[in-house]
Amino acid sequence: MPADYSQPSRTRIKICGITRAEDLQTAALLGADAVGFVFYPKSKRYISPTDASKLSGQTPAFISTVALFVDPTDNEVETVMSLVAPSVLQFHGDEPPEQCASYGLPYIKAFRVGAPGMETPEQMTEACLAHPYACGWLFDTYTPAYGGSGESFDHTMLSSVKTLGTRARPLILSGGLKPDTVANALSNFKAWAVDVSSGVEEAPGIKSAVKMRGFIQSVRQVNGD
Ligand SMILES: O=C(O)c1ccccc1NCC(=O)[C@H](O)[C@H](O)COP(=O)(O)O
Repeated sequence: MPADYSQPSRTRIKICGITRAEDLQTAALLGADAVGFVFYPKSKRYISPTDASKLSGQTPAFISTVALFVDPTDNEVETVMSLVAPSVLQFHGDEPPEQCASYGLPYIKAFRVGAPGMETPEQMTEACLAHPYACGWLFDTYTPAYGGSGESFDHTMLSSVKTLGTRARPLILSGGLKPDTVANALSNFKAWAVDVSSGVEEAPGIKSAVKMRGFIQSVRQVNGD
């Protein structure tokens, strides 16, 4: 029976673009629910499957590991799956639903708000409903970089998606979130989870413990826990 995930009692937090063991450990100790590894070779946060396998092997229980791709080949995804054993796949390109669902792992579909075909709230809804089997719909900003831009988008573009009720998959807010902006964003848009990269960094791929703490505390204050 479909559930309505629009009012979670606790917002999940994913810290994306992890490249160093110390950042993974700090994120876990501070209370992150998930960490992301970027397997898009053009990303400033790219990590090789071999290096990511060392980090995923050190990830404590009950922290999800998420493998990010942009229009990957099957071989690229399968290599990551065999070496890294991620909990979840996340697709940021134009991957069709059949491809995303073909690997036998839960997947998150990232939508680049404002991209061609996603320029109105109604078009956003249509794009999302093409992925009814995703375990989450993630909303990011449309930029040439495909993700990790640190730029936010107009959240009113999700007004139609928010009305889907039980037809919606868990909604993940992303794109330019920062320790000092995430609380306001969540008060206007109740999300299942938030996903952040640039907003908790010293430099691309190098996370800041201070910013991660500030970000996680801000989210938890919105939840009241
Ligand atoms: O981080 C990247 O470089 C990246 C490249 C290509 C696809 C996705 C990528 N990152 C995804 C994320 O880090 C987040 O899901 C999201 O884009 C938020 O990033 P930010 O605006 O920097 O918080």
